[in-house]
Amino acid sequence: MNSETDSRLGAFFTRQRELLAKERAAEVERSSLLLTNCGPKLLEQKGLALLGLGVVNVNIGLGGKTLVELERPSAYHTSPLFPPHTLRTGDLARIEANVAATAKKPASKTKPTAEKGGQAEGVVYRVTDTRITIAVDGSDSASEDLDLPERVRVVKLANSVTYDRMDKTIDQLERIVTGKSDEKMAPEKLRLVHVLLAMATRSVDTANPLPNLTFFDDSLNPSQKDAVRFALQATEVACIHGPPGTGKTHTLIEIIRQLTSATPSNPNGLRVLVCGASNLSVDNILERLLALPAPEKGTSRIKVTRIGHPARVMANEGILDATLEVKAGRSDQAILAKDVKNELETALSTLSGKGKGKAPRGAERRKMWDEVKALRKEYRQREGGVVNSVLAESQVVVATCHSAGGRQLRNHEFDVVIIDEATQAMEAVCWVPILKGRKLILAGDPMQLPPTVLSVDKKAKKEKEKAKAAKKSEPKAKQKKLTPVSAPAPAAAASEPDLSGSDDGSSEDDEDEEKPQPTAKEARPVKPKREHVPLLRPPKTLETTLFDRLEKMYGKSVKRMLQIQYRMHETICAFPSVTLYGSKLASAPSVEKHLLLDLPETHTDSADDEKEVLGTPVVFFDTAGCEYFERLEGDGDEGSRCNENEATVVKNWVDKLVGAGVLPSQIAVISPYQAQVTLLTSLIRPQYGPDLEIGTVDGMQGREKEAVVISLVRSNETREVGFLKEKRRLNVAMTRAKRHLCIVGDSGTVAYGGTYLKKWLAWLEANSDVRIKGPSMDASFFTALPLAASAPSTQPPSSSTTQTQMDAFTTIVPTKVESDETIVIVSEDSGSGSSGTCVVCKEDTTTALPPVNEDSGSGSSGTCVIA
Ligand SMILES: Nc1ncnc2c1ncn2[C@@H]1O[C@H](COP(=O)(O)OP(=O)(O)OP(=O)(O)O)[C@@H](O)[C@H]1O
Repeated sequence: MNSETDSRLGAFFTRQRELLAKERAAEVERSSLLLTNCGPKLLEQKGLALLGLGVVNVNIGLGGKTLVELERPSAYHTSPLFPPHTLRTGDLARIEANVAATAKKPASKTKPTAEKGGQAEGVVYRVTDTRITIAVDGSDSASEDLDLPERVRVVKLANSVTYDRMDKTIDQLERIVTGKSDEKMAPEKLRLVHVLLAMATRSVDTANPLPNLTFFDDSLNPSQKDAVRFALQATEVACIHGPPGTGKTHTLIEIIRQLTSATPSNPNGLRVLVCGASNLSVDNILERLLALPAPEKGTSRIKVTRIGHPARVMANEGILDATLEVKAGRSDQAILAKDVKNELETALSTLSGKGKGKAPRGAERRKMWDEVKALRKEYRQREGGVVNSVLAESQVVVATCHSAGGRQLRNHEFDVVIIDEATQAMEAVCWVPILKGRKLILAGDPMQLPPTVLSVDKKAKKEKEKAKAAKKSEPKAKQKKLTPVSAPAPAAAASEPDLSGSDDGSSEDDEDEEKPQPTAKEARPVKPKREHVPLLRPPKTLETTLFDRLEKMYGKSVKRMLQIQYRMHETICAFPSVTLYGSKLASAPSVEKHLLLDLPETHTDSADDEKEVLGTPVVFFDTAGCEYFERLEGDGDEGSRCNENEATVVKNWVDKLVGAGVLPSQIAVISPYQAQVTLLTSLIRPQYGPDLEIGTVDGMQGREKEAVVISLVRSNETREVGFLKEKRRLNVAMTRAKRHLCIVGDSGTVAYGGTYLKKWLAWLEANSDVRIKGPSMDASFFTALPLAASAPSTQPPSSSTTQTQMDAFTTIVPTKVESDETIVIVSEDSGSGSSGTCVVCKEDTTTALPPVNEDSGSGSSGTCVIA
């Protein structure tokens, strides 16, 4: 290793550690702030606690863990259903007495001790709508004595276990690359590490394009087949870029089938570790693997084992049979351990007061705990052998990146590691499984949300924004001077791959959207092609994923993009395709024209409804001028925002959709703001129940629905849009809908939120059915009136997203009309009232306006206040 490589590696590891430490501190701070400052009721409202629970069962799980099952007893609750909460499998949680605490009661920061009793810490093991199971590690003496009171609550805690594992992995990685590791690594494993850290270049593997590859699933489209070939022939690493609905999972399943099938040189096929950022992502793959058709004679089903507990057992009971726990329980050797397990469970039930008779106290209790300890040790020993033999037989092991670092996989190695949703996982956690493999396949979409990072350096961000603004305002000549035409590029930059022609845009947010293209004169002279040397750069934030880093390091050659999407109507797909996927995202013929009216359940009473409700792929309810102002929930800038009036519009549209036969289960309502989600839930859930999903944009990533209604929330006089402007969040929001996308928002605020939002609104104005409303109108409806048409121009809107449209958007409000004046917008179209041109006439605010008749067939009119 030369000294430059040394120092780059050093800087990389130091930065990773710094960022992880900051993130850990931010998570602990947030969690202890909440726990200290919020009463239990508020914690429950924030989704961080479940109150008034009772223990229904105590069992023994894998690793001798005590599984405490909790429910809402009917004595305290009218419904057994939990309220909305954020407790998920793998989260750290505390079970504590459900005493009526005062709001500011400080929470204990230290671990509960056996002496304290009444509480225990553990990991959320399983959650359903009515039951939560916490796995308490019996080896942790602090959580050992389950002397729980009758009424308890579960509180989510800061998860330090994840950070411990990431820190350890970074340490291990550093030892490996600096030759200080005791572990003897196979050369291919070491090579993979070197390639990922730019200590060696990727092997050129395009020489063998696998022309004769026979696909298990021949219905794969050409870009999927290309990605499969690409991943199979890569020697060290391959990235698969899957924009929304493009069959990323479909493609990964084919890759897994190819990898695990027998070849003359490998009669057992390869061993694959399939990981994902979340339990949901890995369960999705597991479910698809289990659903594969029975293989042909002479071949057997892929042997798959899931480590950890699936997040969605309800959807597919078969998933449970694939878990290590169930498999280990069924094996012959497991029978030996079963007696010990039964004995353990009986003792624990007695101790927790769930068994026969009263729970023992004092010396008797201590004696019984000693017995439990001994039994647990014996159980673990017997079980260890069973687990190893189940895993050794498995061709595919499925786990989250984090759980791949657990005790069960300690001595297991794999030929290939696949990480799905790699663009949602921090780089450090990806290294947990990577260190177990010889080859890596990453799948994800850098244009969707990155991993959630709490510790975003606000100061640095502000400085960056300032610098950008200053740069923008600099005279052009000065900017040119900084990058002289004839100056030789610095060595590092010269060796970087050219990403300017990237097929998918930049993964940076927003402001760098519209980079001016250099003119022919300004363009740099063509450089002679040099051999590309990848450089390792320390990440700026934890949002920089391994996928992003590899793309920057190796350019387009490290990835293949899937190009046909099977989800969205072509109108819904158009904007993201053009702006984020280099216009390469095409719609499959099966979905390009599909609309709600094609669903068998839908029906309408009138032709107008058919067109306006079921026959429109994109609707935009523009509340500009309505003074539907947002409200800040909580303290200071950190609070979440909601918008009551906007929520009413959303509810009205949902009513309209359901009235037209769309099933609640086919609809999702999403908003970037948690406070709005809570508000919408209180408004919509009582009528439609949990089938109609209401959630944050972040929570909907990876999901799809026939109809999606987005509430943008932001509406204020200062035109602030906050994190709404992040284009990856917007991309996720606008790509969840299959047949119908409805946006409710205030263009008067939102259109000023950065380039990407501006473009989107201009696009909506030109391509969607825009509905606007005036204060004198019935709040349940907006007039169907294209906003573009409200401009004095009589030109029909064009379909491309251009500056002209943005200009048209800004002329929607005629500049001569003064603030607070009322105008009447009258559609001159004699048809449905939704597609004609219109005139704008200034009117006296005191003049009474005739009621609006939407079904008059003579067009529609309404009033609006100019903000
Ligand atoms: N080649 C294909 N032919 C027909 N349908 C396909 C094909 N590939 C994928 N699909 C369909 O497209 C839909 C999306 O596929 P899949 O869930 O694999 O996509 P994804 O990229 O993993 O989705 P997400 O955007 O949620 O990550 C599924 O209904 C799948 O059946």
